[in-house]
Amino acid sequence: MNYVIGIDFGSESGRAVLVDSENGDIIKVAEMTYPNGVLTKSLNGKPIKANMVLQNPNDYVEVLNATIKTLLKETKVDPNNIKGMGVAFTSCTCLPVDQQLTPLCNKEMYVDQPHAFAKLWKSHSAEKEAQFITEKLADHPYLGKYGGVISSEWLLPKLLEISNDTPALFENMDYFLEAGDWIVSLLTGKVSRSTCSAGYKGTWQKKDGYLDKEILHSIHPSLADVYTRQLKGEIISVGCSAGTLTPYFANLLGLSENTAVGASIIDAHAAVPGAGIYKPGILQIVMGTSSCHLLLSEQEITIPGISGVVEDGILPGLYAYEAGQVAVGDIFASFIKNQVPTNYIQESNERNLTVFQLLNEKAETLDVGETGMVALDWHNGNRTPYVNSNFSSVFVGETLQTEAHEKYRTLLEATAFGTKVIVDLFEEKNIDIHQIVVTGGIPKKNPFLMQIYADVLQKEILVVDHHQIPALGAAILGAAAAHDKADEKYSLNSAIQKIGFKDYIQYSPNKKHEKIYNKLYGIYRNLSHYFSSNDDFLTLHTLKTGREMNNGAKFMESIK
Ligand SMILES: Nc1ncnc2c1ncn2[C@@H]1O[C@H](COP(=O)(O)OP(=O)(O)O)[C@@H](O)[C@H]1O
Ligand SMILES: O=C(CO)[C@@H](O)[C@@H](O)COP(=O)(O)O
Repeated sequence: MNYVIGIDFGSESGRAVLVDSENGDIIKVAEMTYPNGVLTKSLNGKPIKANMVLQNPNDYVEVLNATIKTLLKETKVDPNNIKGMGVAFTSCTCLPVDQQLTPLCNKEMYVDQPHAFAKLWKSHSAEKEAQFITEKLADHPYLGKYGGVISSEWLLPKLLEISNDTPALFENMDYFLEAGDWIVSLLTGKVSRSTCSAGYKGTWQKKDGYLDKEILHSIHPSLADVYTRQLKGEIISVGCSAGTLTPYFANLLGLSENTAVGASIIDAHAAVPGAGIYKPGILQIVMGTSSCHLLLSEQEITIPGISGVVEDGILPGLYAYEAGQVAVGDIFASFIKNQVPTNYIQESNERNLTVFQLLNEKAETLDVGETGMVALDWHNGNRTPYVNSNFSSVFVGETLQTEAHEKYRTLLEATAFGTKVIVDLFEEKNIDIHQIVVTGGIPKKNPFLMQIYADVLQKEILVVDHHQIPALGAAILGAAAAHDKADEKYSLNSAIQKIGFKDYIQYSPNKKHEKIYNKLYGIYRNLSHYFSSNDDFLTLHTLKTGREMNNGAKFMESIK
């Protein structure tokens, strides 16, 4: 029997899966929380910059080592039968390293220097740099490929921030790497970057490569040579082999030196192969605290507010789009925490139900439209299409008789309408979406919500009934890497069909609800148009938070 390993590095923990490469059975899962956790306030007792989120990169190697050892110990499989491994990582999580790939934070002189550590994807301390780069790229064709905004989460702003804050460290690093690429480079002993991480987070495009030297120089002279210095490294397509294990790592992990290592992939994107998707036209939604939407297509078009469109970004030979809703589960959690009255909490306790279960039970008794309400799902701003973190929510239709479960249902519907906006953006540009596959923490927990999505979108929804889909996606890349070049006929597509998850729970659209949901969606769109262009409304949020309108918003205003 042959096996592959997939490792999924999340924000707080990492997990490895051992998978039968013949049929995709997940034989064993091993998980571990990062020992040093997520550092948001201080490093070694000293405060760090506002909005900076750090991690100790040694934790990633510890998790890699411990989880793989657990897989081997508990299954007793012959390491020689483990043919490949793949790495999925949250992104853009990145770190500076030296020539030997040692993180700079391991050097005596940098143990207290925050910029020498890994910055987690949600580190937003490079906002000033991101806004500056977005302004500089205002007329550049790449900006449209990234929805009009370069995010503070991405590689260039994070690198420019280091150049601005600690020029000596900027000069001292040999590489600035995505953590997923770092792990793959360590494992194989050669520096590589994947088309996925470089494409979505490093402003790399297959046809024209990186941003050119002149534009980089105009952003900051220190950046002019970054792609031959700090950001150098061979770009390898997702689905290809980055090499085999070095003797050191084979020995450390207890694996064979012949184990192939696939090019890395971003965790959300790994859910596409993990969920068995290899064809265009199937929208994958990873639904949790927020939603990430991924779609394969043969065409490249410009869509406002998308996080990126990248050729070979998820599968070789296809364009892959990423779009997003900044809050989904977060909206429900905040409603339950702040707005559900005590009699609901009491009832849920007495009946041994979660508050979600009680609210669902009550909300399900209502007919479509019976709440008499529509809301905007903008509690944490809007990503696609407006890219504006200053937007906030609106409820219309509330009366003296409105009850909590009616508001809850209205919020569930609002998130479905937010997804419909994204689906419509693609369909209006003739990008086909014939099916929707949902993964992530929410879908299995809330069948009622899934039926609302099917009815609002009037499309079949397939829910993937497993927790480890990104890790399974990574394992698929390991399987494809093991066959890369060895067997011309074995493609990533074959690996997905063989190993990708196949057990779906299906939700079919109820035609009866189409008309009334279209009516409610029309109201949602009208509210969106009105409130996205109403300065007084935006002022409310800026008054409350003291924040200025962000650059993304200014960009979208300028192209209206
Ligand atoms: N039954 C439920 N219905 C809808 N949302 C839920 C339910 N239970 C938990 N959630 C939401 O799921 C979110 C967490 O999703 P999960 O995928 O586990 O996390 P993450 O997005 O951090 O990976 C929380 O925002 C929570 O409010
Ligand atoms: O930014 C992306 C995808 O582009 C993700 O890696 C990021 O949202 C992290 O998600 P998780 O916290 O790993 O669920």
